Amino acid sequence: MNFPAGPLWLIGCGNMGGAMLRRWIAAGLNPATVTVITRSGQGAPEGVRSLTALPDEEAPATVMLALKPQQIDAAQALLAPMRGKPQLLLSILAGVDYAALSQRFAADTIVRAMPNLPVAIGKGVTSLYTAEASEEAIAAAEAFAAPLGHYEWIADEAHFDAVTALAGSGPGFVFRFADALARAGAALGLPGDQAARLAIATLEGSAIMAAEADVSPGILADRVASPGGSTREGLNVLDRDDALVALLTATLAASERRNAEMAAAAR
Ligand SMILES: NC(=O)C1=CN([C@@H]2O[C@H](COP(=O)(O)OP(=O)(O)OC[C@H]3O[C@@H](n4cnc5c(N)ncnc54)[C@H](O)[C@@H]3O)[C@@H](O)[C@H]2O)C=CC1
Ligand SMILES: O=C(O)[C@@H]1CCC=N1
Repeated sequence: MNFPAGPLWLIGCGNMGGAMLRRWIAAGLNPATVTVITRSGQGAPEGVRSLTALPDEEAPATVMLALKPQQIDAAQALLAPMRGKPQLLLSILAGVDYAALSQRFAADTIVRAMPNLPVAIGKGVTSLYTAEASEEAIAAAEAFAAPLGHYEWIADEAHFDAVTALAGSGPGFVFRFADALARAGAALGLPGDQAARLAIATLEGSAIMAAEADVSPGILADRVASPGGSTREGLNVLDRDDALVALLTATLAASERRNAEMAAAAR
């Protein structure tokens, strides 16, 4: 899939915008077609034009908002003098909803995108939402999403905050789990560095296996647990009163709530 023709402007280029842009360039996007506009003038990959103010030029084909949701007013002020409007405006701002975006920004099509950090290695998850878009705009959004890894359209925007909690924030929770697994191993007496290596390699193999399996992770877990064996004893701890499910439900609910708060603040 080719990238859409025409320039791409990124407003903000920190952890997430930078990860996406680096992946796009690795996948063949010509850096000479990209302009990054940040407050600091820092963080743009090599070969990309880096500015701290809007250039006095016609609107590009694509604009991506990649600054913090709390900086939406600054983004609006920055883009207000833009001549014309982009064909596609992508926003990765957590929480900020389609209505708030369309009130603030002019574009032929606006698409909310919620990536996650593994987009940096082409193994990310990107959820997409738009209220109305031509086939051409959908294809353009998908052309940006495809090199980042798995992507899917979310039919109902009401689910977007939950999707953001599960997949957008998800790597943060998984990294924390990896760390906890390693610390638990160390608590049993393993050297810390060895426990960390074993934990990450175990997560890597298990995630790849789950992704390729034709059965659910629940069934795979049962396959690890020999009857009367040691895995079952461990699973009994996680399963008692649905402890792990309850913990993750509370985790996602807290994230989802924060997304809703950020959405309200941006309205
Ligand atoms: N970090 C993550 O894993 C994910 C982040 N997001 C979303 O991505 C967005 C950015 O998050 P991060 O990259 O983590 O933040 P960050 O703090 O690393 O990057 C923010 C960027 O915005 C720039 N910026 C700040 N004020 C500006 C202004 N007035 N004009 C132009 N540029 C300005 C900064 O220079 C920086 O390049 C947020 O809206 C967040 O919700 C979405 C999914 C995952
Ligand atoms: O923490 C945040 O607000 C963003 C949303 C998804 C991941 N990071």
